Amino acid sequence: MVCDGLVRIFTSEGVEVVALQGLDLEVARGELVAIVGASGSGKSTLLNILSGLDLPSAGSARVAGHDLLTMGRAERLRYRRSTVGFLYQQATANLLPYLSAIENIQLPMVFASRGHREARARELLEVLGVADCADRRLDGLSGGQQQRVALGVALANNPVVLLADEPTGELDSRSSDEVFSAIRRANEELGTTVIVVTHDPHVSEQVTRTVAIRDGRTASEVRRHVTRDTDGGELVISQEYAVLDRAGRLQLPKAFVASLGLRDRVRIELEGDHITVWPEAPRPDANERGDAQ
Ligand SMILES: Nc1ncnc2c1ncn2[C@@H]1O[C@H](COP(=O)(O)OP(=O)(O)OP(=O)(O)O)[C@@H](O)[C@H]1O
Repeated sequence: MVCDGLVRIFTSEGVEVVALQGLDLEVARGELVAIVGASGSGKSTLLNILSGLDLPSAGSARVAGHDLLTMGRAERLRYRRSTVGFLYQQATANLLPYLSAIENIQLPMVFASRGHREARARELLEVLGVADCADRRLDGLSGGQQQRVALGVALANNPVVLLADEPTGELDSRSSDEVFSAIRRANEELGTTVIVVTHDPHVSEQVTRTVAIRDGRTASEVRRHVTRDTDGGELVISQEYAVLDRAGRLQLPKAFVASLGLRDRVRIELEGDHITVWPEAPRPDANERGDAQ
């Protein structure tokens, strides 16, 4: 999945709102990525575009071989039915209350004319840890179980990409863990690429890559990997990266800017294998003070 210079401008009552202003994002097949960002930073706008519901004003977006800007109606319908799955904050958005869990999961397969529906639905319920809920309707399920069945609905047609918008936003921490574990299993066992928008630190701390969006652009990324410490214990290494766009623009993390009181213009210098950044008026002792790099 590649987004390049994605722009989305909304016009409401004559006022233009730039929700995305040149957003670049690449997600490899099989990756699980969390997207974080303040309210209004453009996360839902991005997911709506990726789900094929909304069209960007400029830029390009390709998902699993589909060009989201140029695809016609028939391709868009196929894309929305089979290439992407969507999980909402409210499980009920994916579920019909008068159908059982297993019937709900079979429904998207009916629309896509797929065979072996019951076997596939049972397999999904198993992977998502809710096999015992197969014959229960919505009102017989807990919030976490409802969301896992909703995940089964999103995965029914074996999408390449799962898009999840705050999937644990309405759940207590135990249910939130269960739902996120089910999302991880879908990623690991079914190979589904997952893009999950979240405010939940429980979720963003468990993924190997978290992308932060600020003012409609990807601003920074945190990558995590697990290694062993000298006693053989597990050690999570987390490293923050700023995103460099194709024009060479870099957004410094807010905390770095505030900590050094950077504004308007900074002094930069190439130092062999790294670049140093100083506040505009260099202090005589700047070199000894742990400058931002
Ligand atoms: N249909 C619309 N018409 C006008 N403005 C819109 C529309 N949709 C989004 N916006 C504006 O675009 C900006 C980005 O909104 P978006 O919903 O993508 O942010 P978000 O990061 O998902 O926020 P939240 O975390 O609150 O859901 C906001 O300023 C919002 O007001």
